[in-house]
Amino acid sequence: MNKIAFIGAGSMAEAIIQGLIDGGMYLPEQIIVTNRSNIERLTYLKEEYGVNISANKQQVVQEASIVMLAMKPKDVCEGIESVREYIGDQLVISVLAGISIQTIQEIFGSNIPIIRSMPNTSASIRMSATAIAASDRVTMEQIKITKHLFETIGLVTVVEEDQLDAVTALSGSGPAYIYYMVESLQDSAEKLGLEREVANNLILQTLAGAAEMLMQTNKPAALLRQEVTSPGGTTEAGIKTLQSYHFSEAVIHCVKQAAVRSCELKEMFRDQAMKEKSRR
Ligand SMILES: NC(=O)C1=CN([C@@H]2O[C@H](COP(=O)(O)OP(=O)(O)OC[C@H]3O[C@@H](n4cnc5c(N)ncnc54)[C@H](O)[C@@H]3O)[C@@H](O)[C@H]2O)C=CC1
Ligand SMILES: O=C(O)[C@@H]1CCC=N1
Repeated sequence: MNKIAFIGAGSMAEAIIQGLIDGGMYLPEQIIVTNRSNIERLTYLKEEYGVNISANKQQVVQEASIVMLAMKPKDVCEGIESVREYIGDQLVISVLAGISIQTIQEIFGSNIPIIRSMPNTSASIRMSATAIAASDRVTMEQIKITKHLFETIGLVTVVEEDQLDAVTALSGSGPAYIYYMVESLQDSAEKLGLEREVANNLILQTLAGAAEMLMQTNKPAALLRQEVTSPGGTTEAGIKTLQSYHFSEAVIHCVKQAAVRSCELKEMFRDQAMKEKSRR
């Protein structure tokens, strides 16, 4: 039976698992999950989604045709080291932010086919925006399989690896920026005396409506904004205030700093991987 293994059982692994099962790409029994040592977390995933769980890395990896690396970047050396010897012809897909294909290959100690991906947590409702980049050993068939996997949980686009820092900053971290904006809207609604539930319904429908307008009308964001903004009206007063607080610059700096951090992680862990390699 075609199986997928998850090395790492956190928020991102859970979101992908949920999306893959709901999308019918895998049955729960085709999914096997392991983590470092948190049995409680594995048990939760088993009870919630019916997936297989195991602390036995050999079993987890050898049963699978795809191995998904889903640990934190800081745990990448230890995580790969624990499965390295069991990897044969499985396709390895990484979701790790800032860890290059070359670094992953250095840790594996061989030029195995790797696909680096950057999904986001909306994978859980099959609405991820995912970008993937492949190493030169990856076959067209493996790219096709990976695209199909990520298409099951949302939209997927193939990019050059050097674009993944920007992608990570934009759409990998992106949901958090939107949630932060929603938190601020909730705070403002409370300050204006709106009931929490009433405000939440209005905020969420406004958010969903604005996203649908962008997607369905194909109008530029600036034009849609203009259509809301009556001269001398309320929106203009609000937007002018955002501008006085340098909203646009804040967002641009935010995404830039996230991309810088992705580059920093890449350099930090490349050095760690080289040390690991020379230690062997
Ligand atoms: N959370 C998000 O929105 C996104 C996260 N990512 C990437 O996904 C990866 C995981 O992120 P989260 O799920 O948020 O982290 P998390 O902290 O929720 O989960 C990490 C998991 O890795 C496991 N782990 C740690 N060391 C391990 C080892 N040696 N062997 C096996 N498993 C090990 C932990 O037990 C835990 O289950 C990160 O590399 C992150 O960059 C990518 C896109 C979005
Ligand atoms: O914050 C992080 O590093 C991860 C990568 C993208 C979203 N979460």
